[in-house]
Amino acid sequence: MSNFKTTYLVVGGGIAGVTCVETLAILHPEESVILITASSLVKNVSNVSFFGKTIVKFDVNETEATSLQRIHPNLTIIYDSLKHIDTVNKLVTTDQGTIVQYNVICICTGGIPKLISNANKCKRILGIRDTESVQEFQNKLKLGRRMLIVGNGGIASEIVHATRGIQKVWVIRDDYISATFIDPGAAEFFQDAIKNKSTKASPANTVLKRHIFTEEDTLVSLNKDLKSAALGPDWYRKLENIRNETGEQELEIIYKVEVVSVIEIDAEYPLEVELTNGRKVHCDFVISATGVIPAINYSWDSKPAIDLDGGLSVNEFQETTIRDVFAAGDVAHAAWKHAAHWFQLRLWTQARQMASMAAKAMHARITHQEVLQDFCFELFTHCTTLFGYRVVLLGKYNGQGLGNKYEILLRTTPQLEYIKFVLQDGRLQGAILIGETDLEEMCENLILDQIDLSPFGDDILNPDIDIDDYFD
Ligand SMILES: Cc1cc2nc3c(=O)[nH]c(=O)nc-3n(C[C@H](O)[C@H](O)[C@H](O)COP(=O)(O)OP(=O)(O)OC[C@H]3O[C@@H](n4cnc5c(N)ncnc54)[C@H](O)[C@@H]3O)c2cc1C
Ligand SMILES: NC(=O)C1=CN([C@@H]2O[C@H](COP(=O)(O)OP(=O)(O)OC[C@H]3O[C@@H](n4cnc5c(N)ncnc54)[C@H](OP(=O)(O)O)[C@@H]3O)[C@@H](O)[C@H]2O)C=CC1
Repeated sequence: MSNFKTTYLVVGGGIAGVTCVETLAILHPEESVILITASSLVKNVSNVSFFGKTIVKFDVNETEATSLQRIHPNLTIIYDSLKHIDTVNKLVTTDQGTIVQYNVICICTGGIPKLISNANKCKRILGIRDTESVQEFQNKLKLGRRMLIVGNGGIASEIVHATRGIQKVWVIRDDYISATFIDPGAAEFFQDAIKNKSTKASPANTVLKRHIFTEEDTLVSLNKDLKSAALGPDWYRKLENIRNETGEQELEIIYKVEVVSVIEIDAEYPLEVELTNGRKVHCDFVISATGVIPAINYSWDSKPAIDLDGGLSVNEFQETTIRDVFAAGDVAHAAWKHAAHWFQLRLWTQARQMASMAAKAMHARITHQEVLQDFCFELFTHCTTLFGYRVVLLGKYNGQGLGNKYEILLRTTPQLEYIKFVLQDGRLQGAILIGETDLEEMCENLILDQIDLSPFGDDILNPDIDIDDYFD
């Protein structure tokens, strides 16, 4: 058993933990930092590109934890797991009995996959979180003939897009795909693109539409108005079976259902999955891509407030309800009053932003300075790739929290771009930008500055007008 004493203690070697250490290296290199990480490999960020003040895209890599010692001269790394936190005496104990005394601590223990129920009874139900789980998935893919994918968020969408040579049954409880990130119109855009990979898009196909929400409207009925999008009550049926021409892969999407049970059977396919519509699907294995649970796998002398989502509630400075205990990344629940265009989604970007904020606040506590919340929490931004397209999500991109009183302006060119503006009182509240639209910086400014766009009418998305000129 060994004892350590440190000013700053960071737990977890994911993006949040590493960002916290990196930020402390800049702010307070002369002070001691200890990082407790269970793995010798940690996550870091490279190729950071800014598309605006708050819109950032970067790659995430794995690197040796020891490489962090090059950037922080006073960093000690303990390869172990946090077991207990004594917040009164400011001590933590690890699995192997090491005791660390700290002045301030940042907990960055991330999350674990939230699997469908009964998953613990069956080895053929997998969650995807880390390198090991991906390897297990790869092994299953090599031999599998049919898999069932449950969930409609980032992981399910990526798996459906990326896997080849295996039959896929995608079970979702919504009536359109990828609902965590997009709306029904964008879902149709992606499905058209999947179906018509070989057909070239022509600008003549561009459709521009404005829809004004009324109290009676819903998102699905909105799409009845769209010519190119052609969304109606039955819009998805024609896409329920998508086959590629070589027949090596088959995708079936089953909408508006959940899994009732998964049983192992002695038959050609070893799993029988029963769905809420009564259908039984036979497959080799199930991927449960059904979200994340914050990882709080240690005990406390007195527990801080924990939100209903299982995360440690933190204020705008990332401090939990216990003084000097901070938290960032997937383990944290953003419990402060959010800015009008920001909300929490468990993403790399937010893990990085929260951890950087935590480091600033911890440094301010130690040096008795004031700290302000970082500007990045003014606007939700997410840059990602879905079905091979660049996707930028800004602000209230799906009208989140806007009730029914908002308008949607859409411009879509099949297989090329899908642009959706969410407007309230003539002001931009959010946007979905799919494809190489080059509009992200302008949209960021329009949301942050809340410029009245009503004088521009639908021209704001007219492809023949360079809208950037309006705002020069
Ligand atoms: C398959 C997949 C794809 C994703 N793709 C994207 C994407 O394209 N874009 C995006 O923005 N986000 C993506 N995400 C989400 C993103 O990965 C997370 O939001 C982010 O990594 C969270 O970082 P974190 O540091 O909070 O947690 P983690 O990365 O989970 O790191 C937590 C660390 O803490 C360690 N730990 C846990 N308990 C203890 C303990 N008791 N003691 C010591 N160490 C402990 C863990 O071992 C781990 O190393 C993806 C997630 C998954 C699973
Ligand atoms: N490109 C990107 O940005 C990516 C981001 N990620 C991130 O990684 C994390 C994990 O991804 P993922 O697992 O896809 O999580 P997400 O939170 O993105 O999506 C979970 C999905 O599963 C659904 N779901 C939850 N419980 C059930 C259930 N019992 N039965 C059926 N469906 C269910 C949810 O539906 P409902 O919404 O109705 O609850 C939702 O559609 C997330 O934080 C995600 O943001 C992952 C991959 C790519």
